[in-house]
Amino acid sequence: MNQVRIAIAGASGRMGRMLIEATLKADDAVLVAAFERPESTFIGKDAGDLVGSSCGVTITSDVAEGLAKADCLIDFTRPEGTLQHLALARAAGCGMVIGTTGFSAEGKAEIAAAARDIPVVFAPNMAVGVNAVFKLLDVAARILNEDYDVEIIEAHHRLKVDAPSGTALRMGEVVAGALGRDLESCAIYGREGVTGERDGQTIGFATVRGGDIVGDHTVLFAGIGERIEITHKSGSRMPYASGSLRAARFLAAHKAGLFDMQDVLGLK
Ligand SMILES: NC(=O)C1=CN([C@@H]2O[C@H](COP(=O)(O)OP(=O)(O)OC[C@H]3O[C@@H](n4cnc5c(N)ncnc54)[C@H](OP(=O)(O)O)[C@@H]3O)[C@@H](O)[C@H]2O)C=CC1
Ligand SMILES: O=C(O)C1=N[C@H](C(=O)O)C[C@H](O)C1
Repeated sequence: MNQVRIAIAGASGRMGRMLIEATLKADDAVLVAAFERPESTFIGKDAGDLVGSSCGVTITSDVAEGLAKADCLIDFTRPEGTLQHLALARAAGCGMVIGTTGFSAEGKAEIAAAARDIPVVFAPNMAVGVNAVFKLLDVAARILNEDYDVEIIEAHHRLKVDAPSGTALRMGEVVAGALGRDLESCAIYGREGVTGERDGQTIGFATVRGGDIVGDHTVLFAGIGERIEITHKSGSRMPYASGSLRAARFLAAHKAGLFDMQDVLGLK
């Protein structure tokens, strides 16, 4: 069996550790490199020690050298880090799975440009369940159409730095697309003061941050006399890591191109 050679950026982060654990457990993937910033206290440590089982891969900040050994870089860091890694992956001809959220339009354009040369899976949520929900939302929005007000509510842990979550924004894009609207012009990000009555064409977002909530998302379709709520709740980060490995295996069959988890799961 050909094992996919995996490099992981942000190795000591919440997702980095989960990805190390998932990779070390997988039969068809092998961890070949793990990256942190030069100033990180984890540089020089064994990546496996982060999850309680040494594996002989030393955490380094030399991304270019590490990528020379890898088929795929899995990156869950911050937009600025991901874009630096993307340039190095492009130079090395290494595929990339990008889970980082919070990109500007320019950042997304850089990812699309790099994907002309290398294969990239870029998705705000790698969990199979969430990707099933994206499909359910498309169906629900088409059936309910214009008669229901759409509100998207998300909750995450206190350490999350971007809002709304990438997943909530994608949910908004799916619903807006199904209703023939443009999310950029119909989104309302929070309300305060005398807001006036609700405009039926808008899609509202509400963000909750607290404690160790892994990630909850609800899309509420509020009509007259009834409400439909479609909810996904994450109890662990492992589904994000397993989905990322699935994406890495998918990329092994592609030379270049920009994909998301709907492509990986065959849902398009
Ligand atoms: N698509 C999906 O399925 C999911 C996406 N995410 C997204 O993944 C990202 C990471 O989440 P999470 O693991 O919780 O975050 P953490 O803060 O726990 O980890 C981030 C890691 O990236 C490193 N890092 C931060 N900035 C840079 C940089 N500029 N260059 C290189 N490395 C950097 C951090 O190092 P240091 O400690 O030195 O700062 C840390 O190791 C977020 O954008 C989050 O929204 C999260 C879960 C699922
Ligand atoms: O930061 C997180 O934790 C998560 N981020 C992603 C997002 O912004 O949608 C995915 C998941 O919700 C966890």
